[in-house]
Amino acid sequence: MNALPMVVPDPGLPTRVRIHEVGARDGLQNEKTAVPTEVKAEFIRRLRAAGLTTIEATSFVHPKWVPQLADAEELFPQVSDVDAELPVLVPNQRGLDRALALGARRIAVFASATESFAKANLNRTVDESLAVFEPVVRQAKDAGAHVRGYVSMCFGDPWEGEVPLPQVVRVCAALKDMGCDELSLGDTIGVATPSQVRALLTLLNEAGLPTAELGVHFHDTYGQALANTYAALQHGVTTVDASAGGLGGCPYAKSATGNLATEDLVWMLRGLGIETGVDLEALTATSVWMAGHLGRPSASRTVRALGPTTQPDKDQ
Ligand SMILES: CC(C)(COP(=O)([O-])OP(=O)([O-])OC[C@H]1O[C@@H](n2cnc3c(N)ncnc32)[C@H](O)[C@@H]1OP(=O)([O-])[O-])[C@@H](O)C(=O)NCCC(=O)NCCSC(=O)C[C@@](C)(O)CC(=O)[O-]
Repeated sequence: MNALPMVVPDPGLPTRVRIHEVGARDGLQNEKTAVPTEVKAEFIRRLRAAGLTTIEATSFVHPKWVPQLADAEELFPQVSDVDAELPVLVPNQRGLDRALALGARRIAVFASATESFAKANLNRTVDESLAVFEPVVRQAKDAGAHVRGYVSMCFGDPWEGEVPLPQVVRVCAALKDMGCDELSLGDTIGVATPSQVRALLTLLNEAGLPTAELGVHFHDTYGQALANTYAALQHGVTTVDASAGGLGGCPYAKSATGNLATEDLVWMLRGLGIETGVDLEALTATSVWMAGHLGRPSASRTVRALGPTTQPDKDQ
């Protein structure tokens, strides 16, 4: 076990960050092999035991579109006793009905800043998908649910290249106007750099979206996820999405690689003296355990540094 980072608080940064853990959803939706439902449930329990309190559980999407999460109906009841917020993704009315029927109380709709990804991911134009979300968000709110609105491709898009920031602001404002409680700004293919992050956050504030309602969701394709997170923290963001072990990607965006690894995030935040409530050793052990089930080592640098050097096996 390596030495822990020296804690040197930065007075310009928040004192606490809420980690929105996406490993069980964003992480596992992209795995080639289907992970058994019981393993997913155990993964969620271990994440909670490691101190995570917001753990995205699954998606109520069309099972043919994301077969890896086709067991949502089986999984959700197995984890609904876990003492954590358990958001689930819903793409439309059918998804919301399925989620509410099982007692889900945190819903996430997912929009795109670009037409190409809206079509690839939701089979709709941007405006058509927003029209689908409007009654979904209203009904979820009427049912007492908390609603998150994801916006994908906030910085770059594999088909359209660099994304004009006003285009992102328009979609964010539409989701906010519908009643979303928080937004998550997705760098789906991991191309953003810190100055772009700062520019988008500033534009969103100018458009009337407060930083307190904005979360960030970085993929680490070009190794920028931590730098981008740091820029967001400097802007006052306190909700950061991350995926245990750096699992992840999007099946409908081929150049999307893994998410920012939760362990790498916790290592940086711990060194900055920022509270997360996460036990890094327990989380690392969880990712090593999951890597054993997936049959390959974790992508997280921190897991590799702190975890066993040999390939994990399933009995760990
Ligand atoms: C939205 C659809 C369904 C449109 O897909 P579609 O084919 O246009 O669906 P439709 O509305 O035409 O309906 C066709 C059939 O599907 C059924 N159906 C319709 N909806 C559902 C549902 N919810 N659950 C179960 N069944 C459903 C519906 O009932 C109907 O059945 P039929 O009448 O023919 O028997 C499809 O495109 C879809 O499921 N897309 C999901 C894609 C996805 O999950 N992508 C990954 C998540 S996004 C992401 O990872 C990015 C993020 C969030 O992490 C942030 C970032 O990094 O940027």
